[in-house]
Amino acid sequence: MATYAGVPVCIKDLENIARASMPVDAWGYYDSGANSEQTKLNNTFAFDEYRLHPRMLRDVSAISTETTVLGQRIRTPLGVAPCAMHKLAHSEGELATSRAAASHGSIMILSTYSTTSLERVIAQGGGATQYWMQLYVYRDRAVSESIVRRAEKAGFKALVLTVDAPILGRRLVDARNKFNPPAHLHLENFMDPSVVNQAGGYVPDLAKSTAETFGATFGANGDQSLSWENGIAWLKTITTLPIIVKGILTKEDTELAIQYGCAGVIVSNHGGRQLDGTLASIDALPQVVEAAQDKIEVYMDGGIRRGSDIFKALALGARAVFVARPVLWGLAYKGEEGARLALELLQSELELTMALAGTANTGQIDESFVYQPTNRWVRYKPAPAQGGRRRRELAAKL
Ligand SMILES: Cc1cc2nc3c(=O)[nH]c(=O)nc-3n(C[C@H](O)[C@H](O)[C@H](O)COP(=O)(O)O)c2cc1C
Ligand SMILES: CC(C)CC(=O)C(=O)O
Repeated sequence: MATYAGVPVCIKDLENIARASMPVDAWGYYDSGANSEQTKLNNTFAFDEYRLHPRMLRDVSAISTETTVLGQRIRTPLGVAPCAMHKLAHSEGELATSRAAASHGSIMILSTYSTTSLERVIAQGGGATQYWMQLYVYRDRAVSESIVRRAEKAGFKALVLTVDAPILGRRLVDARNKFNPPAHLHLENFMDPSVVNQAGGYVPDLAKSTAETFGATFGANGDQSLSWENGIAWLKTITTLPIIVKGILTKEDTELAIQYGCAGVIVSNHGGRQLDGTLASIDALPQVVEAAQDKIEVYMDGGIRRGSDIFKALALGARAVFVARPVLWGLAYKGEEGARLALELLQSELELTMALAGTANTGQIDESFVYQPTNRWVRYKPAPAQGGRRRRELAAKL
């Protein structure tokens, strides 16, 4: 652990500690965006374009961040986004994250490329929170199906299909560092005999991978011909778990997600690690919310570093948000305790923002609380936010 003169009191502090303490190439892998990193940077900066529009003299003596997701009540709209290889940050990896998420009441989305098996990760939660399983669909559908079956059996509540990565984005930092995960780590979800495809080499074996093959293996295993029909429609034939599509940035794809019976979408650009130059997630959110028309749930991730960022996302219609790098930085700082700290810092900042903005519960947060000076659309063209109406209904119940 890095020497750090002081107690980390915000996510930026955790970032600085992680940067100073992690091996350069592992830090690079976590931190990097694709190409010029425009999207990665924009994800965080774009939040600054939205200003808060607070209300005064409202009873904020009891703040509740409760909401519902997929019909289940949850303590907080802040969850953990799927990230590969938590053990690059800490030896306890996903087990530590899982304990932190469960004790915080946060949904955890587990990456298929976790360094701990899905069964071991969910076992840490003690039923305290929801786990969702992130998937890629492989050329050999049997490989994907076996992961779905295991996730169902283990008690995962939803499947999160990542659709923005038919091929791995080009991360220049990783190329410069010749990043290759350490050979002692294992992608444990692929160690179960049920997912081993002897013929196709679908088992990314980190012990055998090299800087040259790591990204290529991902591409070789994935199905670049994946479509709504052969991906989502197929998935629906093999499972009854709700399907959430991760990596949506447009109204057109939101409409397709509705048409194909998805339960929700995650507005995301993969933390700027895939296609560089896209809209920031927060900028894409309003059009997705508008297209969703309350028919499916809308979540978002990308660039959230402060509680006020969460507040803005909720105001623009997100039902819940997910963070990736902040949790990894917390893990690098102090394992489970550090991951929990990352969630707690964001949570307490969200609660503070809610109180100062005059909102006692998430049901009261709607589009009237954000103002975009450079684009008055958000404030003056009444946003179609599902957030607004749904939350007012929820507020009435809380
Ligand atoms: C190190 C790292 C690994 C990631 N691995 C995955 C993954 O395995 N599957 C996936 O769908 N998204 C993955 N993501 C993307 C995140 O789920 C998420 O979309 C994005 O990072 C959120 O932005 P943030 O890091 O600014 O919070 C990864 C992101 C990072 C930083
Ligand atoms: C192993 C990778 C496919 C994980 C990922 O999605 C990422 O690094 O962004």
